[in-house]
Amino acid sequence: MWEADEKDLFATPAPVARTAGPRDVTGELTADDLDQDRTLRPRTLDEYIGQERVRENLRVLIQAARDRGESLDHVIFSGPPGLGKTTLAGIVANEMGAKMHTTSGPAIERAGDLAAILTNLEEGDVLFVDEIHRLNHQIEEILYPAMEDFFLDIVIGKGPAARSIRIDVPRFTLVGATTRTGLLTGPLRDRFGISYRLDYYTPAELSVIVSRSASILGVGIDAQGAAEIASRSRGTPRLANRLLKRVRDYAQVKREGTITGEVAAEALEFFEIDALGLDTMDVRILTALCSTFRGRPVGLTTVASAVSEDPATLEDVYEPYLLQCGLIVRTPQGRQATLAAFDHLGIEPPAAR
Ligand SMILES: Nc1ncnc2c1ncn2[C@@H]1O[C@H](COP(=O)(O)OP(=O)(O)OP(=O)(O)O)[C@@H](O)[C@H]1O
Ligand SMILES: [Mg+2]
Repeated sequence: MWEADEKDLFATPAPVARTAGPRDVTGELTADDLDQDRTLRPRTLDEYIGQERVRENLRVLIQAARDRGESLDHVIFSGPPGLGKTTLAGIVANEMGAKMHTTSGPAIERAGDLAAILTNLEEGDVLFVDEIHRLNHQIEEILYPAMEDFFLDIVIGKGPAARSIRIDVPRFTLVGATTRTGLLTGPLRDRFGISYRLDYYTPAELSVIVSRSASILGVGIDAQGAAEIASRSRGTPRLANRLLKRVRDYAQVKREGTITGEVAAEALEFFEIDALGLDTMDVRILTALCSTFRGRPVGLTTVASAVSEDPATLEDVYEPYLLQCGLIVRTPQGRQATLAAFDHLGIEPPAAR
């Protein structure tokens, strides 16, 4: 094993390849993303591309519930940002022929907020709770009986005068989404009858998504053009759609308008999109592992503090893609950059490796 001396360890990291905006996976959604959601988001299981197992499973469960005239069991979707959790929630409601109400963990601050939401539901409605891992624990406890037995126990008043009243709520389907499965409490997780983890999409699936989006946007694209964009989309449909829009702009101004493989490659080069579609944070993580830690295995919290990110986010949001690309490995001693990572960053690996 190669040994770093102190000065290497704390040396200034090698300059990081400049990264452009469209790559960022987390961060605030842009107006463009919201527009993307409105126009490009699939509405039915048939339109939804990839995640075969989830799709086929849901198809059966939805049909069974519909045939019995019942509401669907509570569902939770987990996985990194931009893979289609919100999209699937909408599809579940649509395929059930149900009305969807949308809220999010941090938006429900008080017991009364939750009571108001639940008592306004109608039989069979879908309640979508985004970022459900951010629900506070007090609210979570009120939610349990509502999910299980469809009633709420609400305490009214304070001190000796306090009394608890029980309110029935209509049978509804809770659809939860979270990027952070690790943060979901056991009791909450157990109350979802149906649970799916979404995976990164293959380049072939992303190519289909890009072609579909292009046809909705009325943009000409050939198979090579779609494949080029797909390969730099970090396995993520949201990024694929963002890149498609940037490439469309480039093609419109600098070329004839149709996106061929050559035009796409040129455009992605122009916008300095990393060949693997890596995000700014992905590159920082790799740079820390390759440069600061010189390829040695490092614990999760150490990597996290080196890049000023929360360890759980690192583990849930960034690490899965880097692992999938073979840029890092998890060893019993910690996270370690592979030779492919050094190669990708253009950093000379330590001689002893
Ligand atoms: N399977 C798919 N087929 C086609 N387009 C998809 C698919 N999944 C997602 N998309 C597109 O990607 C965009 C992002 O998806 P979505 O908003 O559902 O992700 P998310 O998992 O909810 O992300 P976040 O964790 O940030 O909330 C959508 O606007 C949609 O157009
Ligand atoms: Mg979402």
